[in-house]
Amino acid sequence: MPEHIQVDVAIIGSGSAGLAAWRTASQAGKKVVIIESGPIGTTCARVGCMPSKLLIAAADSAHAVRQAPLFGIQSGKMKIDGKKVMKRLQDERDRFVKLVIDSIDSIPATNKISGRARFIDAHTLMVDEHTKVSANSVVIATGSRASYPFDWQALGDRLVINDDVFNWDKLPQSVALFGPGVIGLELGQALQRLGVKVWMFGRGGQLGPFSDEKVRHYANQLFANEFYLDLDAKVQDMHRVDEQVAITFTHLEEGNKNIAVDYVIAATGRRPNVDQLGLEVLDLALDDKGVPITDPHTMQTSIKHIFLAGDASNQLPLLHEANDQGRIAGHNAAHFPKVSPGLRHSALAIVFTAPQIALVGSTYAQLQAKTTAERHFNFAVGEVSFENQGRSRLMAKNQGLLRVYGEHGTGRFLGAEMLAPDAEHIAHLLAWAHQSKMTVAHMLTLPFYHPVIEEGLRTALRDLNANLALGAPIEDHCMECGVGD
Ligand SMILES: Cc1cc2nc3c(=O)[nH]c(=O)nc-3n(C[C@H](O)[C@H](O)[C@H](O)COP(=O)(O)OP(=O)(O)OC[C@H]3O[C@@H](n4cnc5c(N)ncnc54)[C@H](O)[C@@H]3O)c2cc1C
Ligand SMILES: NC(=O)c1ccc[n+]([C@@H]2O[C@H](COP(=O)([O-])OP(=O)(O)OC[C@H]3O[C@@H](n4cnc5c(N)ncnc54)[C@H](O)[C@@H]3O)[C@@H](O)[C@H]2O)c1
Repeated sequence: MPEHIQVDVAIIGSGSAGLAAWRTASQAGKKVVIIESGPIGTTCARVGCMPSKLLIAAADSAHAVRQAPLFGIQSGKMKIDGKKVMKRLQDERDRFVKLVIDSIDSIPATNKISGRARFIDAHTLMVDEHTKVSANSVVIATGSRASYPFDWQALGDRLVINDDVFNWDKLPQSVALFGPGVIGLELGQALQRLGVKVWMFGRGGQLGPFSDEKVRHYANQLFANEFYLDLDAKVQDMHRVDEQVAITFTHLEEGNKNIAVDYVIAATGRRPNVDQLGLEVLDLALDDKGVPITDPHTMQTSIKHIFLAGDASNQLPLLHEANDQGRIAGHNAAHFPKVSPGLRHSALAIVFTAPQIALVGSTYAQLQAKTTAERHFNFAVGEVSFENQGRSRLMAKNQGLLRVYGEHGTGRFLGAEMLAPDAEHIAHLLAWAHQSKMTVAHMLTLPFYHPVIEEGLRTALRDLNANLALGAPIEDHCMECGVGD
């Protein structure tokens, strides 16, 4: 007979969203239990944000050495010690994971259950076969997992996903990476810069998170200068030969080509972990991908006492979103049936390629759709190229294109897409302006130092302001603009 426990709130998953829900619901003084089936330590720390940025940090170092002669600095022949690269990555990653594990350890044992949870009815969960949990409300925070075509499994251990890459004990010589999305670009560029030969294959023309064709086109040309990149690859055959994978594909310039690589990396997207939760026993409204339809402000599903948070919600699979959603879901689960909307931030996504990629507020595609749907809505675009931007040029980081969007009539700043040097900082300024509902004219009254990369942002905003017909157009190399813009 399974043990039977009764709680106010049951949380499924102790990742970033689940832990945020745990903190909020416990602080409300409720009896909360958190259930975890996998290794603890969160996707972000174990196999996501942190190890990927550690790999990129190593790649940045290699790139800086390669670029040094441009500044008149010669060092000896560069050697990349793959074992040491991976050792530092794993040591630092383990440190981050330990911090998370320490915080999970501080949760009393009576509030934690180890095992896989599934619904047996709307108020009852079965954990493996050992514990039955009855709960007034439930938070589903089960994260997401890599998803790729089933038949690729025939490649055996030569097929890897991000989780496996971070456990390599040395770097391979070559990889074929499928999926030039966010994960693919970060991993692929870093590996190439660390001396791994990278072939990157995409589908349907997608690249990173871009919806603005002009920025996507620019980015495609730039990345394709660094590694082989085909956004709509024609792969005829892929099979294992000993410890390698043989691939036949149509090369963009050379026609049919055969290559052999050490690994195939699948970075072809992620799917929410909601398919093995027994949701079929519930009368829950699902979208066309089988994900419970969830109010983004309350995180409430169509069954009022069941909440969803983090990657499992398939809304914006990002760490800060998992935290926000977990906090809101935990609060509402604890106070159910009193449910209130929580604070959602302006959309902000950053990809740590070089140059970095960032999206803020509404995307170009969302604004185009709104223009079609709403008769009185229209928007203008401003842009800047970083190729001649002062600070970017003096640091030899002068590559990139930033496009900013503003609403006709009101002059409000609506969003941006960019491939830009230090986009992580530009994107934060823009996200703060977006959440503060600033107009472009107001943003232009704020200070800009000299010489900084943000002067490029000012140029784009001036261009946008002029295109909104709310200000004077910028002049080429105007005196007032200075050499920074
Ligand atoms: C390579 C990579 C790089 C990334 N880089 C960034 C970045 O730079 N910045 C950023 O913002 N985001 C990044 N992300 C995204 C970010 O990591 C995720 O959005 C975030 O970790 C999601 O947190 P979560 O709590 O929803 O899921 P998780 O942390 O995955 O937690 C879900 C937990 O639920 C458990 N679980 C699942 N099913 C059950 C069940 N039935 N019963 C019990 N437990 C269950 C799982 O074992 C897991 O521990 C990256 C992701 C990847 C893969
Ligand atoms: N820096 C960050 O914030 C960061 C980093 C990594 C991941 N993430 C999060 O993780 C999420 C998932 O990232 P992702 O890269 O897995 O997904 P993604 O949707 O960004 O990219 C998947 C890519 O794979 C391509 N693809 C699909 N099937 C294919 C096939 N058979 N062959 C070739 N290409 C194929 C798609 O066209 C797309 O370009 C992101 O949306 C993001 O929220 C964030």
